[in-house]
Amino acid sequence: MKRLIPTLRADNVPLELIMVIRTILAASKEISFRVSQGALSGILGSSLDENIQGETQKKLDILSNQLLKDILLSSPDVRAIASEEEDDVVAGIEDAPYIVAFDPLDGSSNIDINGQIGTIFTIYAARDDVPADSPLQFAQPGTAQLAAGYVLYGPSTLLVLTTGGPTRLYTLDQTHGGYLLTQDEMEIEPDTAEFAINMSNQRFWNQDTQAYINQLIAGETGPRGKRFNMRWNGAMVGDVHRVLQRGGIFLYPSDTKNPGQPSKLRLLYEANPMAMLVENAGGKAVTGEDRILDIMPSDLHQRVPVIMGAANEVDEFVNTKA
Ligand SMILES: O=P(O)(O)OC[C@H]1O[C@](O)(COP(=O)(O)O)[C@@H](O)[C@@H]1O
Ligand SMILES: [Mg+2]
Ligand SMILES: [Mg+2]
Repeated sequence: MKRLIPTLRADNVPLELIMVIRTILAASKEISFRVSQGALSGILGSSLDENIQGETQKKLDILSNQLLKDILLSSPDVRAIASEEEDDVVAGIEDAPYIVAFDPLDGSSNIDINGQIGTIFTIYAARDDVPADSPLQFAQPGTAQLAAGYVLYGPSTLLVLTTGGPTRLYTLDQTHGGYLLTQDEMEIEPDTAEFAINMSNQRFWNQDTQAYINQLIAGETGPRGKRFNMRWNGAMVGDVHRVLQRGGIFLYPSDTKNPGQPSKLRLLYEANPMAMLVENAGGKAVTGEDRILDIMPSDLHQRVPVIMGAANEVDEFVNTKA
């Protein structure tokens, strides 16, 4: 089985970029080990802290963030980082070529139930026209991502990665500690009969979203004329991974549940990397109005509606009106 680094070399990925990816993955292996040890490694439960978004941080949110932050800031190739768990951009090495954004631990509510969790990351070229610690470093649309990926800490630890070409799947071989290529190209079929959405938000969706989901639930008795299945993991990494493996559509649309926060998922370190992975596997990723990758970020922790997966199903969502 092919190893990660030779695969990236064969894909003509620049050496410094490979080094940054390796650095992120070194932290992921440590997180994977701690996750597999569960209560034995003291990672379960909440901390007493809140992040800038007002969310109580879990112990594993803080630990994962610290591991990634420390290792990335000691890399000679990283000029700045942005994280879900950091209020502001943190400067690294002046003149280094790359900037990295990450969600150190996605699916925090799954930590204590031994459910799927993951790390999401994205790498851009650093901007020379703004200081290293400026939030404007990350004012780049998702189309400018040089690499995007996630590590899923499930029954196996998996890496799903694109460097602009195909979305590839690697499995962490715990016996020697390396990621091995286990699926050369992930591909999302354009049609599907499976959707993922948090149904408890139904009454807070707009009329068009309600109309679309009602059609899916009506199955063969409704206008779609076929039966749909539903899954909800509670961790975007797990839900999008399922879509990449066996198809489907994943939705976290806007809602009025919390008037100050019309969307849940963050553009920079959740929506954009996942959108790149999904598009490079033949799927689509939109907010409902715009292609996610075309959005120019206005804030580090900006939130956007997310609808991604099977191309024809994403089109159905966009075209369904109440
Ligand atoms: O609790 P809900 O509304 O089902 O939301 C689940 C969503 O929230 C998230 O857990 C947010 O990510 P974090 O755990 O990184 O805050 C997504 O992974 C997931 O899709
Ligand atoms: Mg997240
Ligand atoms: Mg998180």
